[in-house]
Amino acid sequence: MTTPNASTTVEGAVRSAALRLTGVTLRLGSEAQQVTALDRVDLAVAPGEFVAVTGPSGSGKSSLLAVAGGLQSPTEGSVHVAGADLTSLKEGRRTAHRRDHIGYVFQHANLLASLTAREQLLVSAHIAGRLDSSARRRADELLDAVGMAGHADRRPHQLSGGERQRVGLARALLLAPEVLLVDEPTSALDRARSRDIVDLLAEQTRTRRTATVMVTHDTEILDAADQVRQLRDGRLT
Ligand SMILES: Nc1ncnc2c1ncn2[C@@H]1O[C@H](COP(=O)(O)OP(=O)(O)OP(=O)(O)O)[C@@H](O)[C@H]1O
Repeated sequence: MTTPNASTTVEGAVRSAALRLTGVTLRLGSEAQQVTALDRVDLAVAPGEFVAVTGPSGSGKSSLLAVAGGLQSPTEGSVHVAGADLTSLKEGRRTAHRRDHIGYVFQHANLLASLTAREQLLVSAHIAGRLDSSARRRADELLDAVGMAGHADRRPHQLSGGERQRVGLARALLLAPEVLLVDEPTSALDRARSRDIVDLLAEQTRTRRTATVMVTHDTEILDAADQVRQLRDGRLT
């Protein structure tokens, strides 16, 4: 008989999670018109694990990313990222922890219009105070990993939607985040490009051991994830 080690038990999986939400409730709005955007949500994501969260409009997907990313404090519950409880950190430390451990990929890539693909990455390293020769080397490696090495000197208007998403993903990975939060990455893309970006996300999650959470309406890309969770009226099942 084999004895399960810590990482194969539920308890071990929770302990080793890079991102862990426990009993997270988020209430929004005024007292008279309160909305429960998240209702006692539990979620644990291990390094190298790709979780997709789907749900109808208004079910709480953006709220989940905002709370997981420390952009919004929950009304109740805790959010652990890379070993620290974001809910117990003061504003300044929370901002630093977020910057050092969490990467974001936005719905429309949010690239700066005047910068080249390479500069989009370098400016992030600069803002984090980490622009040195190794960051420059890593930027080039990442652009290569997402298939954009040949387009490193192009500006956003010279790139397709899918190419912009690739640059957004490379930028999010530059600071080697433990946790990667991805908001509707395929909403502006056609079928082939959607498949392309989600496969790339899955591959990068595994090779770089990030704990990735992607929220999406797009049911055709869910097969790329290790876990698919449903949000309905703020409840995660
Ligand atoms: N600032 C706010 N004040 C009050 N209610 C809010 C606020 N922001 C969001 N809500 C409500 O909280 C619930 C969850 O919203 P959320 O934006 O997280 O949903 P979503 O699943 O991301 O929706 P969509 O897919 O349309 O972007 C909704 O009922 C929404 O109306």
